[in-house]
Amino acid sequence: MRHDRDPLGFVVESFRKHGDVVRLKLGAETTYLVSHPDHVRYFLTENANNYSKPPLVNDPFLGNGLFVSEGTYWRRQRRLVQPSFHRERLNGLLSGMADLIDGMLKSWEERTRAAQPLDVAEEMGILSLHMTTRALYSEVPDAPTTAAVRRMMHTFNARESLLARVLRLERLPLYRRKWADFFDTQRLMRRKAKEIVERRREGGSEDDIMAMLVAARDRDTGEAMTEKELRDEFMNLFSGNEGPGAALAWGWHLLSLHPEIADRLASESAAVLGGRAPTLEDLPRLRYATQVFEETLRLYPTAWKLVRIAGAADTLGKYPVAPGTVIMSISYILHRHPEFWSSPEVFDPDRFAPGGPARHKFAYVPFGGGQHICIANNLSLMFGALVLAMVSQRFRLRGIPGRRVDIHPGISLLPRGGLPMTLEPRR
Ligand code: HEM
Repeated sequence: MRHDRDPLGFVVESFRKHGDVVRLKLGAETTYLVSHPDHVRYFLTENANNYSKPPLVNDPFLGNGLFVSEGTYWRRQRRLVQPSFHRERLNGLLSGMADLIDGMLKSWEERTRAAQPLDVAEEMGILSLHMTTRALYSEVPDAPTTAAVRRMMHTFNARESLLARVLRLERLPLYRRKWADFFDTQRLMRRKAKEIVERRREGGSEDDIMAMLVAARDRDTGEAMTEKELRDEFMNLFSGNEGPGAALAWGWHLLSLHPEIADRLASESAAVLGGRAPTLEDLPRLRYATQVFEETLRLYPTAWKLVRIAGAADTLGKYPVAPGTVIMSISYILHRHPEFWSSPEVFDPDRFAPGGPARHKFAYVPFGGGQHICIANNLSLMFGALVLAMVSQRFRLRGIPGRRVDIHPGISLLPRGGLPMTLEPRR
């Protein structure tokens, strides 16, 4: 099954051969692969209520939170959680983020002395995990927990294979140990959610997302979230931890292929930061770093597909949609669509410069669009720019000569087998 072996290659080829709307039969399901931004706008915004996310409600790990819910429940939860991600709130997270990045850079300095390549994808994954937990509940997991969560994320990503899912390979002895570890870590994180919810409900001085969620009240009913709702939202937000790290890994890969862009980024950091840690005032001046991150998310949108299920019968453009049809839009294709991007394969952060070329809003959807747009989009953009700026002040990252970097399209789009790179201090 080509789709199973190489899901990204399969959809890219289907688009190339058949164009903007392709009808696929994947197992028993009819799936429309949709690659025209007008169609994407239609199912994400114009008739969004007819297109719901695939059912995952009450997944043992996620419970019923923002990622998986729909309808009235989702709407209420989104209203309650949204204020924790307002811009003023994010500003308060900046110095914590800068501390974490600085800690990583110090450890890199020691490790570069050993001149060993570093798995930069893993480093970014860990940093991104720590940024997320710190924003969520003001803590950074210890080393064994960090390692367990990273193993869990790797297992999660490997599971995306349709065949593995259909055969439920996790039941086989060979896989059992890996999956036992996976479920242990899920339970560990759910215990953490319980502990944090209980502590925040008792009160305290923490000023994190969980403290805000405990204090949030529904504007219509005045009700607070129940303990279960709080635990579920904790798990849903926690599960977003990989996104920024995966994008940053691709950023370093692209920069290693384009030293002139890496140098321009380093010059901006030197001019704006001059070797010190960033402050809030610096953020708008790290414009090029933001552009590099945005352009990276164009070429490698880590959340690479948007999937919806049609409720009632409908038409999408001129195509009839039966109830239950799966609508799948691949951001990787949209972001490289030759009708909507000039030289789409070229890494060019100036596309995102102020006053840069106009574009179709739904030809660029790294954070999705419409009502379900990523709640952490601004937080991720801020973090991405800070990491790029702070790291490039201190290091140049180089790929390993002759080593190919392939894409692993799991839950996130990741460099297959990690991303070993060497670090060279910048003088
Ligand atoms: C570069 C980093 C990230 C990318 C590219 C990304 C991408 C996305 C995308 C594409 C969606 C929409 C999915 C859909 O419509 O089917 C989404 C939703 C979501 N993301 Fe992110 N995300 C990132 C970081 C994060 C982080 C760090 C968190 C948590 C702190 C997070 C939490 C969420 C949640 C809760 C939703 C569901 C929103 C809703 O349906 O109301 N994301 N994300």
